Amino acid sequence: MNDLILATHELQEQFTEKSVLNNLSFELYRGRFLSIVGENGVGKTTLIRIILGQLKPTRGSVEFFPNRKAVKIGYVPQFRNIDDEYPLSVKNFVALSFAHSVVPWLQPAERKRLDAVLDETELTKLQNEPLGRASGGEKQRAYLAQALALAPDLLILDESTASLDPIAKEQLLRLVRKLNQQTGVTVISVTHDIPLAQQFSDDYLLLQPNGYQFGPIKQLQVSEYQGGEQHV
Ligand SMILES: Nc1ncnc2c1ncn2[C@@H]1O[C@H](COP(=O)(O)OP(=O)(O)OP(=O)(O)O)[C@@H](O)[C@H]1O
Repeated sequence: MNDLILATHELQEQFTEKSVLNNLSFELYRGRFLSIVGENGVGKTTLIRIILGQLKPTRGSVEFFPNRKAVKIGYVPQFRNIDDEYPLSVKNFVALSFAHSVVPWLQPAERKRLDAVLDETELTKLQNEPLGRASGGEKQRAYLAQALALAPDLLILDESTASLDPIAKEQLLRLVRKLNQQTGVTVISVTHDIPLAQQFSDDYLLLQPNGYQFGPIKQLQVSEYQGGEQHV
């Protein structure tokens, strides 16, 4: 697969106190798994907000191929614990992505897609359990299933493994990589976890205070990464 899904052209975001992104230009091909890394405050979330259309860049642009409307985006947020008493089952939580939202009212095609996505995210056995009682890794898989329910072309993980235990982190990224390879969904993953990025990505984008680097993940020099605090 050799076609582009998006390209950024000389992006710059000027906040009152500081400017980030440093005329950022990179191209992302369909089916690739891109990890965005860099120390705290370097502009990773700002870039994601620009890609999502929530923030207008001060300079430059993001181009989608063939156009923005044709690229469906799924978003997996950073893990936040869900209360033990949260009333929805895993299945009903995932089904919130559909217009009809509660399982008995799903259209047959939605019901079929729900079953498929529960299977893809290894939640079939847990589907009738209350989400509040699930483990951190299972809850995060439910967010992943929600993001996948509408069959996105581009899946964005925004520090989605932060706060999970090391085994759940690896399981989640392994699963995302498997889906990326099986279905061809393009992935952008913002992470502070360099070893996991190296294990599962094709490309990297390292944002730095005064520049950036973009390339195949095997070219990422760990010494150039200043590190960043894990969000806990
Ligand atoms: N709306 C805003 N107004 C002013 N400054 C902002 C705004 N949004 C972000 N910033 C600043 O811009 C810089 C980049 O923020 P951003 O959240 O993109 O960094 P990040 O790389 O995602 O950091 P982290 O790894 O800590 O999540 C930070 O210094 C932040 O304080």
